[in-house]
Amino acid sequence: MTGSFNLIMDNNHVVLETKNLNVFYGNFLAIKDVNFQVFRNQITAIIGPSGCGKSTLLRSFNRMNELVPSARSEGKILFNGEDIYDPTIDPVEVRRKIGMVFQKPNPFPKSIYENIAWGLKINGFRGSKSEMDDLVEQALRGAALWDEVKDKLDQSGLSLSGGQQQRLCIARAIAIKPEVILMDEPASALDPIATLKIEDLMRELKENYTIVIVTHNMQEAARVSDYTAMMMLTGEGERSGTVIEFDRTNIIFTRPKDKRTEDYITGRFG
Ligand SMILES: Nc1ncnc2c1ncn2[C@@H]1O[C@H](COP(=O)(O)OP(=O)(O)OP(=O)(O)O)[C@@H](O)[C@H]1O
Repeated sequence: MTGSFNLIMDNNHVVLETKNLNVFYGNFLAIKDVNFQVFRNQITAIIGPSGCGKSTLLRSFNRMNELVPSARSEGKILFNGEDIYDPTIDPVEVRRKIGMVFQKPNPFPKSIYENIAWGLKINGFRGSKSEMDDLVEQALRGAALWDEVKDKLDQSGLSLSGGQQQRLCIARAIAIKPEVILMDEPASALDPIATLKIEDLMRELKENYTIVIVTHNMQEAARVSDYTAMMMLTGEGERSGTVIEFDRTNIIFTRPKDKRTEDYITGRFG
């Protein structure tokens, strides 16, 4: 069964919603008939075994997938009720409102300051140097990095530790004030302490942003997310993935409805 979830949801505002979403790479149907929702100011985790399409789904939310030449999608993705694949919608604008943080921290080979300022400039910032200084500080504070870097803003972003680099990438993402931040395994390259810092930061960020995170780490999904979408291949011998269950995280982790979800989170499955 593929999923359509009539969640009687908590009066939360739906920010993103997929309707019968299929994504292909060439002729290969990577994700099939995905229906689920992302709620405002909540953290939604996407979990599931390797290759079931978690990153494909995540990258669909801000049209990053179409940068892959063979990728094509069917169905709808609504962002605040508007179809992001409508021909009148500018993908650059979608990516401004729905930012992304990747698995491996990828600061630009520029100063810490410029890592933030650059995104603001290409997004049309025309203010003074002191206004820019304020925005850079705000973004670094927002990513819980300011105190660690305020005395070395002109040093290269690449001189920071892995965890700091990832927070710099989060600062870069929030500087342009997106509504949603997509995170593809943001802590998987980090040690446990840096991971906990990123998780604390996510809890702070959800006051102002909506977060969707792909993670392989069940404990992380359980600790940090409010909702969880469980993805799986659709069946025996099938290579297409779909969301098989979507619910509040505490329900997914304590009383999932689908046996496959239970098997996966208890480690009985891949
Ligand atoms: N650029 C691409 N071209 C062709 N096939 C792709 C491409 N990217 C992903 N796929 C295929 O689509 C399917 C889903 O991949 P995806 O990376 O979305 O899964 P995932 O659940 O995020 O995996 P993992 O947990 O291993 O990162 C896989 O079968 C993968 O081989």
